[in-house]
Amino acid sequence: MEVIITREDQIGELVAEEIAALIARKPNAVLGLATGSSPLRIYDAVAARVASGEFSLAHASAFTLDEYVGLPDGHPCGYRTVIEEDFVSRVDLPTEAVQGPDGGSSDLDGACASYEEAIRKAGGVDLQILGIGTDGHIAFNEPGSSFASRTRPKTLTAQTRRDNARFFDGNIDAVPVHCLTQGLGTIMEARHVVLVATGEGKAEAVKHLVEGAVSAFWPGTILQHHPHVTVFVDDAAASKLQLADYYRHTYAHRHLVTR
Ligand SMILES: N[C@@H]1[C@@H](O)[C@H](O)[C@@H](COP(=O)(O)O)O[C@@H]1O
Repeated sequence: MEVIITREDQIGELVAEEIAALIARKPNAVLGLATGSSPLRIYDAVAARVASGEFSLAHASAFTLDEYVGLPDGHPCGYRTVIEEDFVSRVDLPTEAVQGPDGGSSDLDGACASYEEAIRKAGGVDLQILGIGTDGHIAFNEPGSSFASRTRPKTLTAQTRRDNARFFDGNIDAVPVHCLTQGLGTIMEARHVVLVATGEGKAEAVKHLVEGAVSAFWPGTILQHHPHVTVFVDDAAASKLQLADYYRHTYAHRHLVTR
């Protein structure tokens, strides 16, 4: 796991560079997209580079991580709508090349199985963007999620519903109780995982993610077992890391080492 502590406004550019390098060697790359506020600067930076002609996502495809269950089609908080507005509509990635789990299906288990199959058929995810919840969840894999889990229906914790109420005009009762989410086992198959966390509210989750014991209680800790993870954090999110100075030093001398 590589930990990069940098200014929040740098993170978007650094991840956009990773994406540009991926597209240069594989124009039909498969991206894993995350919703939430953490990836927004990445999407801004990628949109600017695509607009300037630096690279194109016309041959790429993408899978989203998760979706609420029970929101009507086109609901502004539905992750399909959010990802379309925050990212897809701003780049040349064709809308039909972006898939998400179908939280409106009458057969939720079947929808999850087809989603797994679609990811498999696409050859798996090349670069997965992730945020992290204050309780350490990744996608919607809440504390206690099995490390072997695949895409499935889950129940959201009260804390996640409270955190996400800000997208529902502050009304926690409007936040669905259930969701569909890629499992931890699914996410672990992405070839490169890029996790972004900023702000003091994420410091505890980041401490567990990077330096804590691997535990289903802090689901993101499974990433310690992944061979290629890059964690981008700002000073506030890094404030509880015991080896923060070491990560800064390593990053400053990155050009001298091979991973
Ligand atoms: N399902 C999403 C996660 O994918 C996201 O990482 C998390 C953090 O969101 P934010 O980046 O807005 O803090 O929120 C939601 O629960």
